[in-house]
Amino acid sequence: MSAPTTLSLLFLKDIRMTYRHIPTAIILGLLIIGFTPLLWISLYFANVAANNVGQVLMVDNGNAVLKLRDTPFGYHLTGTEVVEVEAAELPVHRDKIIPADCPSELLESSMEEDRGRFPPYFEMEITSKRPEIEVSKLVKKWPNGELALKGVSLKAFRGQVTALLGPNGAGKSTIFGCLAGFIKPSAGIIRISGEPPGAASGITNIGYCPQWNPLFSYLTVSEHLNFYGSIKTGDNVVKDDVEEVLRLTDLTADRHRKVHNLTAGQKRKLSVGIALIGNCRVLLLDEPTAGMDLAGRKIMIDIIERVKTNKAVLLTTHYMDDADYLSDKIMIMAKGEMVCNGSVDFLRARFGTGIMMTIEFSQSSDEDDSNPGRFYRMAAEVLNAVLVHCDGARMDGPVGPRFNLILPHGSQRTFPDMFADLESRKEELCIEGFELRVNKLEQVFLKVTDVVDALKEDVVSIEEQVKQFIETLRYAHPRPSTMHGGHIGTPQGAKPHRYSAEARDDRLGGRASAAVNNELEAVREALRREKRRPSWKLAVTMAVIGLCIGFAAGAMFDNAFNECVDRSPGIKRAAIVGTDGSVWARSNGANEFRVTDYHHSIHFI
Ligand SMILES: Nc1ncnc2c1ncn2[C@@H]1O[C@H](COP(=O)(O)OP(=O)(O)OP(=O)(O)O)[C@@H](O)[C@H]1O
Repeated sequence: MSAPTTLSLLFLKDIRMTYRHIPTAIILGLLIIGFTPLLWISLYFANVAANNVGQVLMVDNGNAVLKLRDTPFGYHLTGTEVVEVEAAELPVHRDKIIPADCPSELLESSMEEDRGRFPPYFEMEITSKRPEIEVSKLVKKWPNGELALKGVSLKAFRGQVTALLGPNGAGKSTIFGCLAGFIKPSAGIIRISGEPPGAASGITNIGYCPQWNPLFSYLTVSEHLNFYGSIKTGDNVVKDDVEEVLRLTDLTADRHRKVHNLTAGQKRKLSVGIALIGNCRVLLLDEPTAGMDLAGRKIMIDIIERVKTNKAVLLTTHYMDDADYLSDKIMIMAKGEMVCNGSVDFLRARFGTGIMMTIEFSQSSDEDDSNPGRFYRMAAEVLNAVLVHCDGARMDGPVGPRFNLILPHGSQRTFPDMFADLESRKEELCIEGFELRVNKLEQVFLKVTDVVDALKEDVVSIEEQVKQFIETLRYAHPRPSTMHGGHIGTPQGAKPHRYSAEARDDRLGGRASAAVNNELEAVREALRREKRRPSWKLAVTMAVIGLCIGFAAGAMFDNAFNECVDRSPGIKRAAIVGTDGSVWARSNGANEFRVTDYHHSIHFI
C-alpha cells in the first residue's frame, strides 16, 4: 500500500476513537478532506494493480471467495490459480425478526392470514411432507421506506419445481436474497431444510443462481466449478461431481475456456452449474433462462427436469411457457404480495382458463344484430347444448356476434359427441362456426394482472395533492377579480366598488370563499414546508460527520483485511473486489490468509 494511503488510514484510526465528539469529528473531517486527493491517487494505483491481477476476491451470497496470485506479471506466465478457499459462515437469522420499523398493522394482518389478501386464489395444501423451503410472513422494508415484501408466505417441496412469477419489481429477487441469506428480512420466518438461512448447514443446503452471473473473467469453466464447490462443501470437489455438472450443463467441451471467451448462454449455463455443484437439496434459480436462445432454454429445462427428483427447485422466469412446462406449483406475486398459489391446473381453472371454445353466430336478416339481448338468448341455448356433453362448461367474457365458452380440462373425451351435436343443430342454434384453443399460463398471468390492479395504491405526493386541490378550486370557484388596495378590481372600464367584507364574500362565492382562502393558505404552507430544505450549514456538517464515520469504518475494514493478509504465508497481494469490479480493500501483505477471518466485514458489503 502506498505511503499516502497508509498515512490517511493511520490518521483515520485515531478518528475512530474520537469521532463521537462532534466538533473534533468536524475538524478531523476537514483535515481528511485535505488528505483526500492523496488518498484517491493511491487508490487509483491500487485499483490499477488489482485490475491487472484480475478479480482477486469476490463477495457474493455472503460467501467470501478468494483467488490469489503472486504478481500481475506472474499471472501472464502461470495463469489463474485458486489458493486456499474456505467457506465463510453466514450470519444466522433469528427465527423471528420483529423490526422496529415494520408497520405493526402489516405485521398483525399478515399474522392472521397465511394466504394473503386473496384466499380464493390459493389452493389448499394438504400434505404431510415437510417443506424444504418454508417462508412465513416475510416482510422486507428497504432503507428508503419501500416495502418490497408485505408478509409473503410460501412453501416448496423436494421433488417439485415451484415457479415464482410476477411482473418486474414484484419482489421475487428480494425473496431469493432473503432465502440465500444475503438480504436481511425486516420480519418473518425462513426455514431451509428445517434450519434458518445462514445456519452452519446453510451453504451446503442451497445452490443459488442469482439473476446476474457470479463469474470471474479469467477463471475457466472447470475452475469455477472446483472453486465454488470447495466453498460450498468446505472440501475439494470430487472430480466426478464436476464431470457430472459439466455434462448436465453441456459444457464439457468448454471446460478449459475462460469465462471472458464464453457466450452469454454458456455463462448462464455455468452460473446454473455453480448452483448445482455440491449436490444441494435446495436449488434457487433466479431467471436461469434469461438471455438464452431456444436451444439453450431447452437444455436448461432438461437440466431442471432431471435434477428436481432429489431437490426442491424454486425458480423465477419471465417465460410463461417454461414455467408452464416445468412447474408443479406456480406462485404469482405482485407489489410484494402473493396473489395466487397453486398447481397449474388449479390456476387455469380458477382464472377461467382451460380449453376455450369461441362460437360465431350466423348473420340474421330478420333480427337486429345490435340487440345484445338476442345474443345472450342464443349464447344461453348454445351453452345448454354444450353442457349436455361437457359438465362444467361456462361463458367467459362479453357476449356478441362471437362469444367464448371455457371447457374444463379433462373434458376432451366428450368433444367428438359435442361437435357432432352442435354440427347437427347448427341452423337451430344459429352457429356459423366454432374454434378451440388451449389456454396457456400466459393467459392466467394476464388475468392475474386484473387482480393486481385492485392492489393499486393511490400514492400521491403532497405536491401532487396540492396541485390537484388547486385545480379543483379553480374549477369550483372561477378566479376572482384582482384586488387593488381596498377595492376589488372589476372588468376593464368599469368603476371599482368600495371593498367590503360582504362584497368580497359575494364575489368569492359567499362565505364558503373564506374557507377556501383558508384552505389555500394551508395549501401554500404545505408547499412551503415541502420545499423547505435543510440549511447548507447543516448539510455540510452532516456531510463532514458522514465522511468521518465512512472513513473510520473503511479504515477498520481495511485494517482487518490487512491483518489477515499479513498473516498469510506466500501471499503477496490480495484485494476484495465487488461483483461490479469495484475494489473494496487491497493489501501487499504476506502470510496466512483465511477467508473466514474477516467474513463479517465482507458481509456488510
Ligand atoms: N437494494 C435495494 N434497495 C432498495 N430497493 C430495492 C433494492 N433491491 C430491490 N429494490 C426494490 O424492491 C422491489 C422489488 O425488487 P425485486 O428485484 O425483488 O423485484 P423482482 O420481482 O425480482 O423484479 P424483476 O423481475 O425485474 O427481477 C423493487 O421495487 C426494487 O426497486
